[in-house]
Amino acid sequence: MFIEQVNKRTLSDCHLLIVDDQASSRMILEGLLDEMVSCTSVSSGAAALAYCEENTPDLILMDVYMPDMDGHQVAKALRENPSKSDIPIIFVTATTSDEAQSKCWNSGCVDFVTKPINACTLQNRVKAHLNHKLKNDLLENLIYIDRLTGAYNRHYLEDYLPRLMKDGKRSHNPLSLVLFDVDDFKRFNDRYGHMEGDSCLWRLSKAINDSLLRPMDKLVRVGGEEFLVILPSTDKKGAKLVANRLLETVFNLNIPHADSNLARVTISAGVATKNPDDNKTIDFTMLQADKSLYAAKGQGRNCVVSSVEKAHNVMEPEI
Ligand SMILES: Nc1nc2c(ncn2[C@@H]2O[C@H](COP(=O)(O)OP(=O)(O)OP(=O)(O)O)[C@@H](O)[C@H]2O)c(=O)[nH]1
Repeated sequence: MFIEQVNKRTLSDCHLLIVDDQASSRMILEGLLDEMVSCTSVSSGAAALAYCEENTPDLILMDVYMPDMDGHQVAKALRENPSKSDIPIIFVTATTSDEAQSKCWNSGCVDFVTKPINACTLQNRVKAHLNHKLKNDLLENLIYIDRLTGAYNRHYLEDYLPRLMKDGKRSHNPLSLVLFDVDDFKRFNDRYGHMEGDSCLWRLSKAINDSLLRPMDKLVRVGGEEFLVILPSTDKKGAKLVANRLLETVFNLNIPHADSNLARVTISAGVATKNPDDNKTIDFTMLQADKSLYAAKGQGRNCVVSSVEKAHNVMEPEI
């Protein structure tokens, strides 16, 4: 998420997901909260998970007892998903026994409210948790977002990658990396000045961020004019498609660069994929992407090279 978006958010920009199998309860909850926050209601655990695949609500207010999939199961599924595990959940429950309360806390909820609902308590609890979330988002933003480009920074990479690796192993999905670098950027700075260079990096990373289609795909500035795009659940073929799209996006920005071959700013990219069955570390995949990027530069820039592994782990570019 870009810096400005997070810094300006207030309570009314927050999004609450209400999960309850009973239409009357959904109506009551929504009626009590929709003046404070924008609400979406769904009627089952499965619908809640489907909603969270595409969206990331700021808070979930969820009934514990629902047919098919109860609130605890939904909470567990969300906790196992690295990009959804931080969504705070408030349970709504009619059972207040010690055991039921422990179960709620053990499922990782941040709070619970009891039925019958007390309107004032519900509104204040929701408000308190959303305010907490807004502050947390701001703090995360300061820690994880590169100030110049709005992309994620290295701290984010260090925290996010291990979580992704764990998830990839569990879900048996490949993970692809696209490492890219602005072509002839030293010459750009030399001709147009450092301020123009900064502005070029900002425009480029905004355009690339906008061109990433899946919420799990992340753009990270790894240093200087070098960036990494992390593509979970994406095989090599898909990653090559994305990498080519990134090149096209930057090419179409048409930022003048008189001292480059194509007279405009371009990027080169190296692609590498870690398959769930291989025993290679993510550092090895990163090294493959780096070597592929180096090969792309050698091939004249503005191109994508993806790695193939040969015997003895010798990496050679696949054209
Ligand atoms: N304006 C600006 N320039 C930066 C920033 N970070 C790195 N650079 C510059 O990016 C340039 C990178 O130069 P090189 O590593 O030689 O690479 P290049 O000129 O892009 O050449 P190739 O990568 O081989 O195409 C250096 O001049 C850095 O000073 C930044 O935040 N802002």
